[in-house]
Amino acid sequence: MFSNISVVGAGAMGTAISQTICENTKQVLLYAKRAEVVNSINKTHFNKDYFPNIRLEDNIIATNDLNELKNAEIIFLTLPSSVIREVTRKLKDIISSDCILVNTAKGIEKNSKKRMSEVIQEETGKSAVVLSGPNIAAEMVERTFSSASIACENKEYLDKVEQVLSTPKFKVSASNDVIGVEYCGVIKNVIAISQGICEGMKINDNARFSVFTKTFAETKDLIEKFGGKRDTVDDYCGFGDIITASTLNVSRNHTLGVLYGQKIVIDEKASGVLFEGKNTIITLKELCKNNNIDCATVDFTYDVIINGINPKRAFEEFWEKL
Ligand SMILES: NC(=O)C1=CN([C@@H]2O[C@H](COP(=O)(O)OP(=O)(O)OC[C@H]3O[C@@H](n4cnc5c(N)ncnc54)[C@H](OP(=O)(O)O)[C@@H]3O)[C@@H](O)[C@H]2O)C=CC1
Ligand SMILES: O=C(CO)COP(=O)(O)O
Repeated sequence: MFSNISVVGAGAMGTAISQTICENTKQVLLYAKRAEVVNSINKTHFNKDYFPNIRLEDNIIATNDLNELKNAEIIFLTLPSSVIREVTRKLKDIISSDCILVNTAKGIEKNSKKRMSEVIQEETGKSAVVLSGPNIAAEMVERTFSSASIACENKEYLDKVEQVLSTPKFKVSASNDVIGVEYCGVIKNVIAISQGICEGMKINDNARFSVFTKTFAETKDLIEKFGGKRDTVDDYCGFGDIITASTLNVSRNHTLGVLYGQKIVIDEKASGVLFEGKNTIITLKELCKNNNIDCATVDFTYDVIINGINPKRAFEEFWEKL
């Protein structure tokens, strides 16, 4: 049993992870940026902005003072990838040398093209544990069955994070393939968008799942070329998460793809919804180009979302490459 585990970012994933780990620790200290979220959780046990109908467990307490995390044994970072650098820079001077950082963000830094564990290493000098899997937050927050892959170069960190996450309902697969687990989460968002486009444009199901087959094979190639292991794609972070986000409308990235497939334009920024995959498309396209990698799924998604090419025309080109 742990005593003091923290979670930074009180959105969908932060609330869901808190509900998962609270079984294995005396207290979860959940950091929220906004005071009203802290008040809502501490006074009512509801995070009303994200899950107004779910009463959180009693040992989840919120704070908006990062300094209160100074005694944390483990900190889960449940933030958009765009703010991981800024937040870990602040945390560096607060946390103890033994504190373990766990990243759950499924993104890549836009300009540097660095993975989140690389960003965290640069800012704190620590080897982060990375977590990725079929983790629809709206399900996890209800403490239903779920799973995740975790990876870290530091075996002691990996074991501790496995202990805090493992419950009768939450399965953990531990690995040493940090690059593979991280890239699975990153690529999966782009795949979810690509499958959403197919669904939105109402391509027939045989066609959609034929290209999905190609996409799955390409994911293995990409992971290997980026330095990860092909087999990691068979794990929860790969197959599990790719299927989940590609076929369910609850995935925000999938929904974004459906809208583009239907040629419906939304103001993504104004919506306030986090679409991690949108920036990733541009980054992955550049990474493929820089490494002489051909990836039909990335090209298709880039053509529709970034170049604004008609989805039917883009699909025909995708089909040609099968
Ligand atoms: N939702 C899901 O099912 C899953 C999400 N993930 C990944 O987790 C990451 C977070 O996603 P998710 O929780 O869904 O996103 P949300 O938009 O639901 O939550 C993000 C949270 O981060 C907070 N935040 C933003 N900027 C800062 C900052 N500078 N300092 C402190 N807090 C900040 C937001 O605060 P505020 O409320 O004030 O805006 C919000 O509470 C993403 O990378 C996503 O891919 C992974 C698995 C599942
Ligand atoms: O990563 C997720 C589930 O595992 C959530 O996906 P979205 O960010 O597309 O909603």
